[in-house]
Parts: sequence; structure tokens; C-alpha cells
Amino acid sequence: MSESGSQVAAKLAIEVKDLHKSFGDNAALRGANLVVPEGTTCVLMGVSGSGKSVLMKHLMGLMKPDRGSVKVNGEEVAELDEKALNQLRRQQGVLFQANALFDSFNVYDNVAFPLRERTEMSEDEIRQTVDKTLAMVGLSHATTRFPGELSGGMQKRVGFARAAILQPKILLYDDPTAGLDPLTTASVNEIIFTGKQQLGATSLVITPDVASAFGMADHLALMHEGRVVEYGPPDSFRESQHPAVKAFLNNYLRRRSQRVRAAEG
Ligand SMILES: Nc1ncnc2c1ncn2[C@@H]1O[C@H](COP(=O)(O)OP(=O)(O)OP(=O)(O)O)[C@@H](O)[C@H]1O
Repeated sequence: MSESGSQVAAKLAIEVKDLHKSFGDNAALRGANLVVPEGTTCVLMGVSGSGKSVLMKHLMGLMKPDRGSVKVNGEEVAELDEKALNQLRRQQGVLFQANALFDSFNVYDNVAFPLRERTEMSEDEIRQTVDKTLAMVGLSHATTRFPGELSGGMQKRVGFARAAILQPKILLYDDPTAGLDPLTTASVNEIIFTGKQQLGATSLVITPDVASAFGMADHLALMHEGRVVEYGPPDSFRESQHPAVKAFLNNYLRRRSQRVRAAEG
């Protein structure tokens, strides 16, 4: 927690304190702490099963803590009633592994969907907003195409446009580049950057892609056995002496050099 002192003055979009969550006798979260200051990007890393997705689900109110506190924009998520929870979810744009696009809707209708569901906008206003958002992700030419006719990267961009259309204050990404080729991965990373630059949103990103993580993060956090064991800007994270961080980064470097050797040989 190298930065905790300097974070005090910043307004926190996300504040998780001593979060515990068990499933039967499987203690998935064992006192996790995490803060994400407004307008910054935090990347959450850690081996499979370390509790990253469970932590993120608490931010959306999809899971209730056994113990501890989860605040989003200063509000205790577990104390919100259904109406307040809906409002909170409206402020969150969510992009998961599966894009969950509607296959029978074209690109335009997929992106317009949240506006039709959740706002009173006229079709004219909807058209203007959708056009602007699709331009932001470089998909103005694809409005009438259906998800099945798009590349993986384009589908991701449609998913992002739909997540971003209500101008969320918080963007949550759970492994958005899973299974994508390097070029598409780069385009997803650009999308995440767009979310920060153009929407001024706070982003929490779960990704196993260490190189991308270092490129996009204001802060990196490592989860290990249900706790965040290291948190800080990329430079200090890289120098961490925590054994779990060292093992995680060494493992990444080993796999990377194996890939390079395989490509050369
Ligand atoms: N709904 C659930 N019911 C029971 N156990 C769960 C549930 N969700 C998660 N778990 C368990 O909680 C632990 C943490 O899971 P979580 O999905 O947060 O891991 P993760 O760090 O996101 O892993 P990955 O990188 O593989 O997605 C795991 O042991 C998982 O099996």
C-alpha cells in the first residue's frame, strides 16, 4: 500500500475496505482493500481464483459482503435499495469477456438500447447520441451490420459504445481482451484509453495482459488469496518486494521470453 498516504486528499470513486466474502468454506475475499481516485484507471491483476471478479461484482451490487465496506461514489453499495442500486448501475459502464450483444439487433440498435430503456430521449436525440458515440469508437460505417458480421475487435467496440452511451462515471472491465489477437487487444486498450480521455471516467480493469496493464494504469493492484497485497503506480509496483508480486512478474517475464524463443526458433 505504498500510496495510501498521498491518496487522502483525492476524491475516491471506489473505496473497498476490509471486504470479506466466502462461498461455503471457500474464503474468496479475506479482507480486501482498494481505492480508485476519480478519473483514474486502476488495473487489478492476480492469478486465477485470487478474487478479482468477486471484488468487482460487489461494486455492481451483484454480491453482498459478509463483512467490510464497499463504497462507490461515496455510497455504501450494500445499503442501497433497488431504486438507488439501479441508479448506481446507470452510472457504471460494464464490459465483460463476453460482449453480450443482441445478435438480432444491428449495431445501431445495440448501442441505442440503453437510451431507449433508461431515458426519455426522442428518436432524434437518440440518433445524435448514437452517431456521436459510434464515431468515438470508429464505427460510423457499420451501423446497419449485425454482431455476427463483425470482427472480434469491432464487437468489443460496439460493446464499449453501448457501455459508454449513458456517459458512465465508472467503467468496469473484466478481462476485455480474453481470447483476442494482439491487434484486437491493442484496439481494446485504445478503447479503455478513450473512456478515460473522452468521458473522464474512472476505470477498473481486470486483465491478465501485464504489458497492457502497465501501459494503461495510473495504479496497479495485485490480488493474492483474497487480498490486495500491492497497490501503486507502475514504477513503484514494478519495484515491489512483495513475494507475490515478484512471483507474478517473474512468471510473466518467463512466459514472455518462452514466447519470444518459440517465435524465433
Ligand atoms: N458465485 C460463486 N459461487 C461460488 N464460488 C464462487 C463464485 N464466484 C466465485 N467463486 C469462487 O471465488 C474464488 C474467487 O473467484 P474469482 O472469480 O473472483 O477469481 P478471479 O481472480 O477473478 O479468477 P479468474 O482470473 O480465473 O477470473 C474462486 O475460488 C471461485 O471459485
